[in-house]
Amino acid sequence: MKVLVIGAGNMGLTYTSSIAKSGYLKKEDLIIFDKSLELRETLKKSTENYEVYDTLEDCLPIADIIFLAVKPYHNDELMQEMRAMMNDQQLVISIMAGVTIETIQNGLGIKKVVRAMPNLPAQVGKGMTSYLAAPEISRIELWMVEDLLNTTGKSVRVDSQMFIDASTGISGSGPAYVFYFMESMMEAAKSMGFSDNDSKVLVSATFEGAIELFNKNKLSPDSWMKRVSSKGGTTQAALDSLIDNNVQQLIHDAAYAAFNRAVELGKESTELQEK
Ligand SMILES: NC(=O)C1=CN([C@@H]2O[C@H](COP(=O)(O)OP(=O)(O)OC[C@H]3O[C@@H](n4cnc5c(N)ncnc54)[C@H](O)[C@@H]3O)[C@@H](O)[C@H]2O)C=CC1
Ligand SMILES: O=C(O)[C@@H]1CCC=N1
Repeated sequence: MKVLVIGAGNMGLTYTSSIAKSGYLKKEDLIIFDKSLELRETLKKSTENYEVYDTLEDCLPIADIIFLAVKPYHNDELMQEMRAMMNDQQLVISIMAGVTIETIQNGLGIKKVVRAMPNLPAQVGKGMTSYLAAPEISRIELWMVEDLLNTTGKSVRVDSQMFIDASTGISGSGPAYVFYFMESMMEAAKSMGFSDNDSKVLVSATFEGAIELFNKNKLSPDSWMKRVSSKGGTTQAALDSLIDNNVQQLIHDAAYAAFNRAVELGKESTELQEK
């Protein structure tokens, strides 16, 4: 079985590297295509020794499973290039935000499409991926897809594309919200007089410790908050400030903004195809 990754950026390379490390495929069965000549040359020289192809014509017809890892706005042009070379046994896994299974099926003239939404921690094997497969995909094919997705971390199968868009707003874009929170805490630490490095260590260790506690048992975040807080103490002062400023609602709105944007991206790509 040959797996082709189209688009060797952040996510495409993450999959390539995770699949390579997993030993799931023979080296020559994991192949890459990116339209950037510069990137292809860099990849060819890298110590990873990836199988990089210069043209779609050379790699697409020999691929059994194809990852689409380009930006949603590059998808239409890419699918037009791919369409004539596709056969109906090929299985496509798209990780593009918003772009629907139907858009890909229509664009490529095939039925076997999986839509997945991973996230960036996949780079360190701690990814969270939601996915949905078209009904034309067999159980055995689904197992292979799950194996490939799980090389980057955990996955959850959802039963409608709405949940792929929704998980884009939670886990797909979510790492950026966490980084935003970290940056805000680091800024506060620096304004209190800590050095850049100390600010980083204070914040990073706090996140790491809190996550480890949270994963330790079934206690809710609220229960953990209560364990940190003393009545009339410092944590309560901070939590009161967060509550007064409605930060929970702001985070809720941010997640919905990403969810809604995913839905919009899907509509934009369908409209582009219909033109
Ligand atoms: N970055 C993230 O955290 C996440 C990204 N995604 C999705 O993954 C997809 C890729 O995102 P990134 O890896 O961040 O983008 P990126 O910009 O790092 O990589 C995209 C790559 O696609 C290549 N490309 C563009 N058009 C092409 C074509 N016609 N043929 C071959 N290669 C082409 C570009 O040269 C580039 O190397 C997006 O659709 C995004 O929605 C999904 C979950 C998380
Ligand atoms: O920002 C984006 O559109 C992509 C999808 C999820 C994370 N990054």
